[in-house]
Amino acid sequence: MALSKEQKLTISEQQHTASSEQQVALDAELQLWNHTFGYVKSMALKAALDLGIPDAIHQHGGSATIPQIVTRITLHPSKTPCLRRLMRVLTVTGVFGTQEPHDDGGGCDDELVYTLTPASRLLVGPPGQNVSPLLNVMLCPIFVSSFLDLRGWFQHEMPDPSPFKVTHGRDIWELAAHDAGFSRLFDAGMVADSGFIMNVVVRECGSGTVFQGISSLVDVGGGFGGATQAIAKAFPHLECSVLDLPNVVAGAPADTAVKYVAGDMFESVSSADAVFLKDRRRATGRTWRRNACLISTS
Ligand SMILES: C[S@@+](CC[C@H](N)C(=O)[O-])C[C@H]1O[C@@H](n2cnc3c(N)ncnc32)[C@H](O)[C@@H]1O
Repeated sequence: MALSKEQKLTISEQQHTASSEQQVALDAELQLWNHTFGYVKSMALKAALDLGIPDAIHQHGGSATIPQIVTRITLHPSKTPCLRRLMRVLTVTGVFGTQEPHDDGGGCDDELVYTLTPASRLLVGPPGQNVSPLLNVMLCPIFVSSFLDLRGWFQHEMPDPSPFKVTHGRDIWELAAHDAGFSRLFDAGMVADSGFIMNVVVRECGSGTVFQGISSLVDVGGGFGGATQAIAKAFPHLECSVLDLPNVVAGAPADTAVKYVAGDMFESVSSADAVFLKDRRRATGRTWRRNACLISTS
């Protein structure tokens, strides 16, 4: 039976409506998949750090193929194809870059060349420019597992313990006091983060008035003093001290210009012209923002 022109138009409109509805549903499903599998990005980065892939590329001059990478990391040969897939996740997300295969004189090599990007250069730099110790803390099972039962946390009445304490029965500081391995990992992460960010702060504030007019400063909850050491180095006239819990101070470096004081900030804070507080973090929109403040005590 032949269709009239009007009938044909109606069918084509219906198909169009149906296909755009299907497209909306497919896009919506894709969005949910992106959220659901978002953790794969974090775990791929963790795998790269654990396997030492950024270092392998760095040691190879900043760019390397898969066969060149596998000579520098510990990997079962049967897993080489899986490494290509891992590298694909990490290049799509910008951790590594790629260069087209090149001819090295013996004919065209079809191996993709992986390169360091501004992000992965921060994983191979010297102390002060290397943030991997912080990522190692944030990606460790102890931290990640705190996010696995947020429903349980939401069901506690306020004020309630943090998700970390609900999961582990202790807050971060209590756990660090009882678990030397976690304590080392955590303190190293804080030192790396402070070293990195304080270099920026000191460069930004170095010529300004922020540290002028004060002769002593106490960094409250200052950990191993990564931030304070950067300040002491840039402003040698400042007498700098760090106040932290006894178990942290016990492991602090002895050979620095910074004085370490063991104590509880909620009981007393040693006197100084200024109190420095760093590392209260909060999420604002898409970015994590660091807060540091300097409070004049005069
Ligand atoms: C997130 S870390 C920040 C470390 C350092 N400010 C930095 O930016 O690298 C918080 C620090 O506060 C310390 N802390 C926690 N409770 C404390 C308390 N009651 N008195 C003194 N220090 C405390 C912890 O031991 C830890 O070193």
